[in-house]
Amino acid sequence: MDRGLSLRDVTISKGGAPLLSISHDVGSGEALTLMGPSGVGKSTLLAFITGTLPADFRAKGTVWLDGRDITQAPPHRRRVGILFQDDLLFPHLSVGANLAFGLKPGGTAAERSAKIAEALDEVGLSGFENRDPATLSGGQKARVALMRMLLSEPCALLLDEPFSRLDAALRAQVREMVFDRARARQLPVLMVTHDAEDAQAAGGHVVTLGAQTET
Ligand SMILES: Nc1ncnc2c1ncn2[C@@H]1O[C@H](COP(=O)(O)OP(=O)(O)OP(=O)(O)O)[C@@H](O)[C@H]1O
Repeated sequence: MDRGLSLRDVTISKGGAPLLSISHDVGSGEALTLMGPSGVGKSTLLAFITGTLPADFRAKGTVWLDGRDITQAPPHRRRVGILFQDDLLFPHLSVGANLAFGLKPGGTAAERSAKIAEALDEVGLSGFENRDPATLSGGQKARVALMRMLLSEPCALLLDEPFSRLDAALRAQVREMVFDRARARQLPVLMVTHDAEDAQAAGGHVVTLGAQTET
């Protein structure tokens, strides 16, 4: 597969004991949902993909992204974006300065400001550059966190239970926005969740780790 994310014969063990095995392709604009009991290794798999596997673990197999084998690449070269449930904005920085953290280096100050303005506009927050994150609603904060991640121009999006702290109404709204933006960029999405509605909203395949079943 040239485009998208591909996990090939990935096995992860901890202290010599096998934790998980998976082989799966997630094409551009497609989604794969990982479910399964707590402790089965879902977040650990995401850490392997981002290149941040803790030292206690050993992994075999390869990760391909848009035709590149990124298994040995340093984390900042992988072009994998990740959103966590506790993805907080830096409280001491304005919304615009938070977004600037996502931007790749380079470009003039005017170009960087234009990219930030465009990102805010994309999620209905035009003119929010100078706002203090403490004055934003939960949904607005989630939008800024999403755009901070997307400004780094990732080639794949990983989601580690990013909606689980939001109440039901907000959860549906933020979830829709995340999948919408990912589809607009034709990104492959790999989501970890315990929530059946999240899985349904993502569409695509569901892999239940630890249960050897796939739907
Ligand atoms: N940094 C770490 N160092 C050592 N062991 C860890 C580390 N992080 C997690 N573990 C252990 O590795 C195993 C897999 O954890 P992981 O967080 O990947 O599971 P999970 O399936 O994502 O669970 P949950 O659904 O509860 O988030 C667990 O036994 C956990 O205790």
